[in-house]
Amino acid sequence: MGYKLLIINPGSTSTKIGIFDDETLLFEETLRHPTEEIAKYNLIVDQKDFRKQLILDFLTSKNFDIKELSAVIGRGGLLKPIPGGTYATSDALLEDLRIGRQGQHASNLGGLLAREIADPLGIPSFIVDPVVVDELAPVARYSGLPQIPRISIFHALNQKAVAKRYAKEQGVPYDSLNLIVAHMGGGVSVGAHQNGKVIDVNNTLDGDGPFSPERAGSLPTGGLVKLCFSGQYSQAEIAKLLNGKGGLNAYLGTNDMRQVTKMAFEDGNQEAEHVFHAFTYQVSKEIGSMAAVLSGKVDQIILTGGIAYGEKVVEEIKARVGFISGITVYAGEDELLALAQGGLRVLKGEEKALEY
Ligand SMILES: Nc1ncnc2c1ncn2[C@@H]1O[C@H](COP(=O)(O)OP(=O)(O)O)[C@@H](O)[C@H]1O
Ligand SMILES: CCCC(=O)OP(=O)(O)O
Repeated sequence: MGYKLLIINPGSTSTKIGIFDDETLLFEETLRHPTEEIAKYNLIVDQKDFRKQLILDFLTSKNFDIKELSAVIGRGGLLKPIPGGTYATSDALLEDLRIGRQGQHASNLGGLLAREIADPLGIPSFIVDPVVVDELAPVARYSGLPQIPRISIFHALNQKAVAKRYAKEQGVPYDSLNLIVAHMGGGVSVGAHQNGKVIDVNNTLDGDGPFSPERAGSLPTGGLVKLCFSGQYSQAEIAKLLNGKGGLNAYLGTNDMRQVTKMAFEDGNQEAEHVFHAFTYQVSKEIGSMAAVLSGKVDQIILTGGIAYGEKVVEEIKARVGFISGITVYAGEDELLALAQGGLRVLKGEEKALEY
């Protein structure tokens, strides 16, 4: 009999959960949280108890007895910068998730929920490849202002998972390849993977890289400073403009790329068409810059995340960056499986759990 695992992946508007028997998914569910529910809470950590209850109620409704579990694994959040891998949910790690050591994002809840459910059952809990995985080359940390070094916050879990999947499909080790991975979801991250390390990536949460459905991405700094001191916005309002109300939301009032595609190419909305092209232009430009990071030695470009389901998005990006290398599309994400695999590597003794 294999290990029974509860996997928890909290997102800003949903909590995705899965029950695995080793690598076999027994069932999964996306528990959606309406904006009114989420808006009641000031801090991300305040959402922990209601999300926990929803998870437990759902498992009960499936007649799943949590006493069958061998471990609980959650997505890791805004901890201090750390190398990739599977981490035990130590007290120090939980405290940093609780306070949001590098900020507030729903992924902070993954480790907290995992430990709270696992502890009373006397089983271990882990997080895997949190969003703060930091493998940046020293040269990538320079921004141009010593007070503001560049930092690594991105879709580490899915980026690593699809890069390893590509390597496996080629029958070669991940650390023998140079890959560029573009994750296009609520946020967009483009990472340069050199021999198994993400040596450069745009900070997906904090004003760096292409705009995304909800985020503004890199902005002209002069204009941003003027906006901040215009007296029109509080600090919190500016933060919300950049992360939440930015990107597609700001231009078109929707964070749904399917909707934007329809507006642009079926409804004849010219602004939507321009914004659509600007999106694929910016993602392509970021991919091009990562090709320079890898000195042009790129084995493959991988497009992933929900937006990679969009055929027209993929077509436009391919047209711009196809000269660099071959392009593989793994649309969507398989973060639940990636979390399960990270936990299993430790439970089966193939890796040791890292200490935070
Ligand atoms: N078929 C599709 N074509 C274009 N965009 C899509 C398609 N399916 C989903 N998307 C877009 O993917 C985005 C969400 O991506 P996802 O990876 O699920 O995000 P999250 O970061 O919230 O997990 C949304 O903008 C959604 O409209
Ligand atoms: C916090 C970095 C990862 C990220 O942006 O996730 P979402 O796209 O799911 O918000």
